[in-house]
Amino acid sequence: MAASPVQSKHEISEAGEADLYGACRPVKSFQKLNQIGEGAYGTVYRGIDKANGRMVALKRVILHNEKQDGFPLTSLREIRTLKLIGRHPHCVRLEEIAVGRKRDGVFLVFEYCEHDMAHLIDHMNTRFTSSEVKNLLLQLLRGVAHLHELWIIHRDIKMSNLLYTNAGRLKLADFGLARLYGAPPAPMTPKVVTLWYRAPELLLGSETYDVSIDMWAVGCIFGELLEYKPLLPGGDELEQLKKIFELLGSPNERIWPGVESLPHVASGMVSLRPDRYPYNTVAARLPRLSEGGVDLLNSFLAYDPQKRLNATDAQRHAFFTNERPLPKEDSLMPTFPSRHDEMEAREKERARLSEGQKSSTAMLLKSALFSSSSASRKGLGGREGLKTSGGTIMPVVKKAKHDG
Ligand SMILES: Nc1ncnc2c1ncn2[C@@H]1O[C@H](COP(=O)(O)OP(=O)(O)OP(=O)(O)O)[C@@H](O)[C@H]1O
Repeated sequence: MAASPVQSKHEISEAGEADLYGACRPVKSFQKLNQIGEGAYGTVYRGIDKANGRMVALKRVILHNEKQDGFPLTSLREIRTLKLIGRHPHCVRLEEIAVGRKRDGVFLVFEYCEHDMAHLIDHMNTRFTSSEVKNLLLQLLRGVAHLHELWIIHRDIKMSNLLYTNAGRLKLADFGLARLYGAPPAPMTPKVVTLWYRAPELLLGSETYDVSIDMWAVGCIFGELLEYKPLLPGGDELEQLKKIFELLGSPNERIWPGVESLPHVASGMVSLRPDRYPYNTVAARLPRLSEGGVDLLNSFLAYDPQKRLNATDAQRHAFFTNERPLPKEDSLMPTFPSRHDEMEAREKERARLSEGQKSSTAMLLKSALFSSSSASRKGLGGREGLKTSGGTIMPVVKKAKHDG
């Protein structure tokens, strides 16, 4: 029952609050720590569940235009998709929804993951070994296969939407663009997926696509895990297509029946330029990748969506099953110190210094932090320029020997 309008705010007891919020706990059940992410659809904080001391990630839902639109459709979609996905080791789990006193205080409470892969590969000081790359790719494929079995297309697979835990688990995150699809597929907007990971059928204006757009993005992630820089970093849609053509050769009706009827080709907006890009250059671009690896990458990057490898079959590819080194076991994957601890320490330190408490301990800590952020310039860096939000990341536990 709703609280009486004459009852003052202060008279509402903790028990009464539970009724007010329905099944959702109030957000003050969590101790908010530092901000750990900022996306188009919300700010993400690290927090502790006061009931059990567990670390969580709290994603605040942004209400851009609440009077007109009510609760944002993207967040509703995200919640619905997360509920459908349920519990899976390679998809980040929505634990609950927490609410604040104001109408805009709605938080999605997720299991906490220490890293996102984009930041990790930009700042780690030793590269993942071949067997670790195989493991990461397999973990990603398991998560993607789970989605696709549920008829869910993620539509925004990219490095920063892959989280990595200190148990060595890779998890797919950010289901704000995810959609359920049917057969035959209904028209959907082609303006999905971050440009560098966007499949050619989307770039050519197709509105009928399916889960194979996620598999293209998986191919781009595979390339990025090997090269430590984006495989196809186009600046706009036309440059993106050019980069694809340079890597794979131009598409044509023989290898991709129907390509000439796609909207942007049919309208003359895009020319397929068969004589300009005649060859597939994947093996030349990645000279250290084995034959099996080149075959797998080309299967993810098949032009024709119908010929693109799916996430279940990909896990049985010879690259994983026959070719040495075999994928590293999950339990042996490396772990890294959480940069969020360092961010929190830095925030606390800044607050302490601004209060004028310049004790000798503070000075020591400050110099330690400066030396670690300058170390990042010496690390592998590169992918996102010289971002210095964290220092070079060293593995915490390397349980197995370097295996090449
Ligand atoms: N469960 C989590 N654990 C730890 N960090 C997280 C978690 N969820 C999100 N983050 C961090 O917050 C960032 C933004 O989160 P998310 O992608 O869900 O937000 P978004 O608003 O949908 O972002 P985008 O603009 O990429 O669509 C992630 O890249 C990651 O660094």
